[in-house]
Amino acid sequence: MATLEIKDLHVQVQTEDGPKEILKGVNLTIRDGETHAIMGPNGSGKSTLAYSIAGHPKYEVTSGSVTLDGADVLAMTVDERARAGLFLAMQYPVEVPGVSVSNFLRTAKTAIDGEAPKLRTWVKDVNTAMDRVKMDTAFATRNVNEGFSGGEKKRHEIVQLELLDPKVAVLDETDSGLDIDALKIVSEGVNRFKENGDKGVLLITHYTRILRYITPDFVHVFVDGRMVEEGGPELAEELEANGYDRFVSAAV
Ligand SMILES: Nc1ncnc2c1ncn2[C@@H]1O[C@H](COP(=O)(O)OP(=O)(O)OP(=O)(O)O)[C@@H](O)[C@H]1O
Repeated sequence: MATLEIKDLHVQVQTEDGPKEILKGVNLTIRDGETHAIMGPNGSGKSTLAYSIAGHPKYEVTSGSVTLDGADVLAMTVDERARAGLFLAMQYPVEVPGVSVSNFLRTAKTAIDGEAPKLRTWVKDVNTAMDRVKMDTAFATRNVNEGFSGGEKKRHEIVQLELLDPKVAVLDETDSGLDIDALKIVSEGVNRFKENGDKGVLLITHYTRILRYITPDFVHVFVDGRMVEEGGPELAEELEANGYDRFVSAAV
């Protein structure tokens, strides 16, 4: 069971001209089994929300709260957030030179579980997870994301999701740059994660395409640092047809 609750979250970043507020009072509750999609114009603060939940030091929370099953997420270090069950698939997964995929996954799993996974089952689990997203197992010996294509990076995120098995997954534009087959493969990975009905998913996306494979329970429109509308999957179709105009003009 997992409930992620975000209340009146305000976040700023430091710029050359001083602090700039990006999140201006975000409210969102994700209960177990729920998938929430966030859609919004470029620069509205969607990735900032994802990074703030994950604890990126660049984003300074000035007020509001984030709790996971009642525990204060904002008081936790990045590691503690991961151990508590939060997972972030980044819009731009970073390269980690000198660290192989296999070492990275094992280290992450060990850190999250508090003990090293049993070697024999672990190798099998990694191979199965890679196989499911049609990633050649040769990737296990390559350095994390180094020279990976955009789509390979996103598949690798899904491998991590499957192996680390968090309570709540925040997926920031996991669909961007995916070809048609890869989009299906990645969506199937997310749906497998959701399968038992006890996981929360926050899906940040620009396109309704992925929402045809991963059905959201709620769609939120995000404009200028806050949620301005909430609806069901039909809201995504409306956005696709009409764009953000009516929300943007209402927000200014
Ligand atoms: N260090 C910084 N200095 C100035 N502005 C910043 C800084 N970091 C973030 N921003 C601004 O914060 C805003 C929100 O950025 P964010 O990446 O969260 O938007 P987004 O909704 O995810 O956009 P996209 O859909 O294009 O990915 C942008 O206008 C961005 O330029």
